[in-house]
Amino acid sequence: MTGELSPIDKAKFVAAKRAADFVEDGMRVGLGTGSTAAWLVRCLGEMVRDEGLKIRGVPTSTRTARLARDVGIEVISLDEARWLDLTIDGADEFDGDLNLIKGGGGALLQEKIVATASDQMVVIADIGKEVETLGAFPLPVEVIPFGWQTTQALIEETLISMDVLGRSATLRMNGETPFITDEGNHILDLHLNRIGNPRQMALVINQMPGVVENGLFIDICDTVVIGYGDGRVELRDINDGTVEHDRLDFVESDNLFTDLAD
Ligand SMILES: O=C(CO)[C@H](O)[C@H](O)COP(=O)(O)O
Repeated sequence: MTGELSPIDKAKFVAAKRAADFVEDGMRVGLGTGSTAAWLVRCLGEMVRDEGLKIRGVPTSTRTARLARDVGIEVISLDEARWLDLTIDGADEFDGDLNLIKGGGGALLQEKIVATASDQMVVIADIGKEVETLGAFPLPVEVIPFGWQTTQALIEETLISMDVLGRSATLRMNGETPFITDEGNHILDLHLNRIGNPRQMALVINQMPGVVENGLFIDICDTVVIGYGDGRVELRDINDGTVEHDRLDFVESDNLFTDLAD
């Protein structure tokens, strides 16, 4: 089964597998959304099953909640947890300051609430997600459905006044109909190419009526665990500036690969 995985999937897997080491008995853990976070949930499920790890997970989407329950993780709501020890999640882009673009999977609102309510946020990503400047990945913005076209026009006008490179905001679709988030909202994807000042951009966007939240995560992520297709892993911590290198063995994880293929 291992041979059928692409190098990117292997990179995502090793990042997730290494990040699972951050999870300790008794922790309340925020569980991210997306394909990399799904690997993490599977790894944690294996640790619950085989090692008796006791954790309570707060999922950031209905998809993740379903997977977490399927693999045997106890799921609680954020209001039950109130505060989390750790959140582990994927990202669409990260820069040298560990600022992020998230929301490619449409779960940015819950992801930001959960990460912000955590003592520590660990991002797991394949090396392809690292960028010098954020913005090549379209920036997701969650907007309420009421008057979304007016909100879109307001965002576009503001981007023009800010003189940013790309200026179009497109409604995310799910086939023929607009994509609907877990909170019943829409997503506008902002095609910016380059976000010179992500902190300012995040503040400006969130001030607009109709906008619920944007996918820029500024000063939220503490550590990034970067996976490579050959099993190498690099850990960077923004707080103490440490960089650590590791390598993971694919063979020991054959069960997980088999599970995913099933
Ligand atoms: O922000 C997210 C979902 O809203 C994901 O973490 C992000 O899109 C990365 O996804 P993947 O791990 O599948 O590449």
